[in-house]
Amino acid sequence: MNNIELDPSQPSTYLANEVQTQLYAQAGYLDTQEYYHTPPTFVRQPLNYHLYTQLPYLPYGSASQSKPPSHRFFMSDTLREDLQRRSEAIYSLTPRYPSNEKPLPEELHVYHSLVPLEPSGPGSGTSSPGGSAYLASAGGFYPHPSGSGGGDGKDGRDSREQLRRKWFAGFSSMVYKATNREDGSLVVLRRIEGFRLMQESAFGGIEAWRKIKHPNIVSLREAFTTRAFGDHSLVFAYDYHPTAQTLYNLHFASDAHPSGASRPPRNARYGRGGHAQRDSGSNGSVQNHVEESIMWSYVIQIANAMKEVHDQGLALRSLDVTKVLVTGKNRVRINCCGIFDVLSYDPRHVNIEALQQDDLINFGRLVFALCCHSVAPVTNLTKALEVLSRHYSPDMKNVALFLISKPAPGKVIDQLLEMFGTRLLTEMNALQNYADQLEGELMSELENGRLVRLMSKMGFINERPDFNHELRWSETGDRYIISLFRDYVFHQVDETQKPVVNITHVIACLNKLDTGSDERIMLVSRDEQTCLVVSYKEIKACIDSAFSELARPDCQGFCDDHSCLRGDF
Ligand SMILES: Nc1ncnc2c1ncn2[C@@H]1O[C@H](COP(=O)(O)OP(=O)(O)OP(=O)(O)O)[C@@H](O)[C@H]1O
Repeated sequence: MNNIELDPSQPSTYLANEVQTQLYAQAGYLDTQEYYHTPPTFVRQPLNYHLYTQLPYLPYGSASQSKPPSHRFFMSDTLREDLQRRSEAIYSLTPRYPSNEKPLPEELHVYHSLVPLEPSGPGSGTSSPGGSAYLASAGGFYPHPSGSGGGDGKDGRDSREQLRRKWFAGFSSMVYKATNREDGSLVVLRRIEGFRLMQESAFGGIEAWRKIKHPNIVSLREAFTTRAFGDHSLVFAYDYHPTAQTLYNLHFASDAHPSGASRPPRNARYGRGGHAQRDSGSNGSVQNHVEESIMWSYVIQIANAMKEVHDQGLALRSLDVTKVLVTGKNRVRINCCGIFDVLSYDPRHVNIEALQQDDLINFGRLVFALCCHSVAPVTNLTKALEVLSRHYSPDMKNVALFLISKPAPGKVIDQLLEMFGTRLLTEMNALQNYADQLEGELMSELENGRLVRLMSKMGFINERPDFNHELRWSETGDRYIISLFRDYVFHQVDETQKPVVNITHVIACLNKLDTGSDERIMLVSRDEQTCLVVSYKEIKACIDSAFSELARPDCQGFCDDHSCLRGDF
């Protein structure tokens, strides 16, 4: 090393690279002639000598590797956008809707920071009394008593108000996001306004619902009464699923839900296509319908949830396009479970078999609604089946017919599961493919947490104004090497003095640092008066020693679990 002379007229990086190249050339790694012909700003080494993921070599520009190598360290843009939207929803404290409500209580039971998830005020909630609009009929299926509608896709939006009326036995409801003060978790609080609980025993069923943990059911956490809103309200706390939308919002609302919630674009975001297709019906009108593969996914997931609930001796009682939430890739979760058990509590007249039969019929209505793109109740079965058959297979038609058929002793959820046959395998394949896809995305981010820790350590050390009464602590001793290394990683310039902004270089350097590679690099000071040749292993030791000097006295909250004291920060 000593025989290499420094030329002060050359930029430091160039010198560093020149020296480094000579070192590599001496070690037989490089063809120096070729190197001098087109000098790169630094030499990349393959990362195959450490324990972390070795990515397959794919030449940049080939069909299978159309992104620059650094992109392989990050998840895809679509997934990132989706997760960022969720993160934004989690942290947002600003209501998305103008509210004409009185100020919300600052604290409610163990919850605080209430944010409405839907607009408030007349006409926006479930205010009109009227109870359930769906009544039993003596016929072969359950028509709607109003006699209107035929599932032909024309009157879906008009019927939205009718649909609202039946909800929560005529009581208005409001939905808020809130934070649990005890564990910081987010919940959705559904407030049933103006409901006076007459018997405490009405809460008896809540415990059974709390025990149900199912991937297709929004978990109920607790229920309580409150006067914090200035009335008698009943509140149900559920798990919060950021950016969740109802099936209604997703498939029926045009640009906005009647309640004001906006809808994301319908086009394909994931492998199996979007949520709905648009095409021209035979009469030339534009119709929306959910893709058959997505319909099967919905049907199978809802049936799965219903099986769990019925097996526990409960009934959903709330199955409807406005009470099924969709998150991520066609994942559905049944919402509002347990509410009717409290609202319509009557221990003398509870007939769980009848309620479970109602669940199946409500399921049938939901299938017709989605397939025919109409929330209008099915009053003309022939017409509805005709619309359904236009877009869906006979199997889907059979499922819809089975569900909407009148109650019978053999009509149980297990029978529906048998009808699915190999469709279950298709759903399983889709789930496993999606899991593979997500694992692949996760792999690309695997190293990033580790590198952030490393950069945090360097950030704690570099440029620290003073420490332990030492005014130039960060520029002296071992810390000087760390600051030179920081320049080597982040502040290199090329031979024309242009900044080298190459994240692949940063990642390669940090990986070598993290593993303590024996590879040696030349560090040159900014005034080019000092030149040090050190190995990554030595730099790593400097960082560890400087960081433990900072962290050990009392930890000072650099880490949550004192892992910095254990040296694994
Ligand atoms: N558990 C939850 N997690 C996240 N968001 C939720 C949750 N429950 C409801 N939401 C959001 O709150 C909004 C309002 O929910 P709600 O069940 O009242 O739907 P709605 O379509 O407005 O029905 P309704 O006509 O009965 O008011 C939904 O559109 C959904 O975006």
